[in-house]
Amino acid sequence: MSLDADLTRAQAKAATLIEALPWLTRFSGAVVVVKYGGNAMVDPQLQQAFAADMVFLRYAGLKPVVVHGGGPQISAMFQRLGIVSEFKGGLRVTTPEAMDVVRMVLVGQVGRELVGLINSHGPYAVGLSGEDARLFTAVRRPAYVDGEPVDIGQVGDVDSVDVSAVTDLIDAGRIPVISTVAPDVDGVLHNLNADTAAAALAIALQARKLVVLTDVAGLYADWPDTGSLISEITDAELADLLPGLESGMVPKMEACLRAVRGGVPAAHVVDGRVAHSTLLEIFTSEGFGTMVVRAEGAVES
Ligand SMILES: Nc1ncnc2c1ncn2[C@@H]1O[C@H](COP(=O)(O)OP(=O)(O)O)[C@@H](O)[C@H]1O
Ligand SMILES: CC(=O)N[C@@H](CCC(=O)OP(=O)(O)O)C(=O)O
Repeated sequence: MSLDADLTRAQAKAATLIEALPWLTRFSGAVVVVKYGGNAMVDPQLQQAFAADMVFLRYAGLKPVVVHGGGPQISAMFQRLGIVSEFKGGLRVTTPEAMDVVRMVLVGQVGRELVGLINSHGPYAVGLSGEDARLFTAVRRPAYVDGEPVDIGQVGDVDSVDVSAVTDLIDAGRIPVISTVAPDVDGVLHNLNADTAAAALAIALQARKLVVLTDVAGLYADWPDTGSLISEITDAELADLLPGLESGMVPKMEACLRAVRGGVPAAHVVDGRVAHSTLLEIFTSEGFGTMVVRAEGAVES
């Protein structure tokens, strides 16, 4: 390679680093809640990239808090055990027998693996479930199919959040990794959709951002028309679009709406199939994926 070409490459690298400067300044000390899910959670290279991103955020002076999903892993375990699993309104119907499996997979498998990946960089990640130190208290969540209420069993919404265990870890320089099962006030364990739980936690922590990884480039106005990707949407526009959305996008976009209406300045849906998508969203001027903001406009995106 010529000297000129080497210099051009070096300058491009320096430009990428310096582009991050205003965002490093703006987000220094900010809590960012990241929902880890989709392909980023099953592809080994993407898993490694995600873990490195969380450690990078920590060293860049941000305070990352990870809430992980695990729907595909739960379904795979159900299949191995010969349990039939069904979704209604984007939520898993959760019998008491299914609840045991959900807890085993989320807390005992998916959470542990992510903690291990992050800790290959140093002693940063500590796993918690919604049961620990009363992090989440659940309340049974109603579900609707075609406007009719349906029974989906031990599926919970977040009734209250006690952030103290999470803030203790953040203050100690750790990266909390949270599995979304939680008891109700009577101690009955519930299965929380991870997007829903991430939004509730982002609000309770007064996070500066909620970043939700998924398997598409973002929210499409007219799914699956790939020309209809939305780069920015207000809460009011999203509320209008919600009734027309399908399957897993419903709890995801409801979560983003709830987060921004609950005081989180911006919620982002980013493509978890792209390595380092969280860093691209936070540290580049263009952003990445779909950003949800309040109608009156949030500047700190
Ligand atoms: N309007 C839409 N925009 C983007 N994706 C949509 C839309 N409607 C339905 N989808 C589907 O929803 C999926 C995301 O939901 P889900 O698979 O439950 O998410 P995850 O596993 O990432 O939590 C996308 O991969 C896509 O197939
Ligand atoms: C009630 C409900 O549906 N809970 C989810 C919990 C995991 C989750 O949300 O995982 P993803 O983010 O990977 O979809 C489930 O049982 O699949």
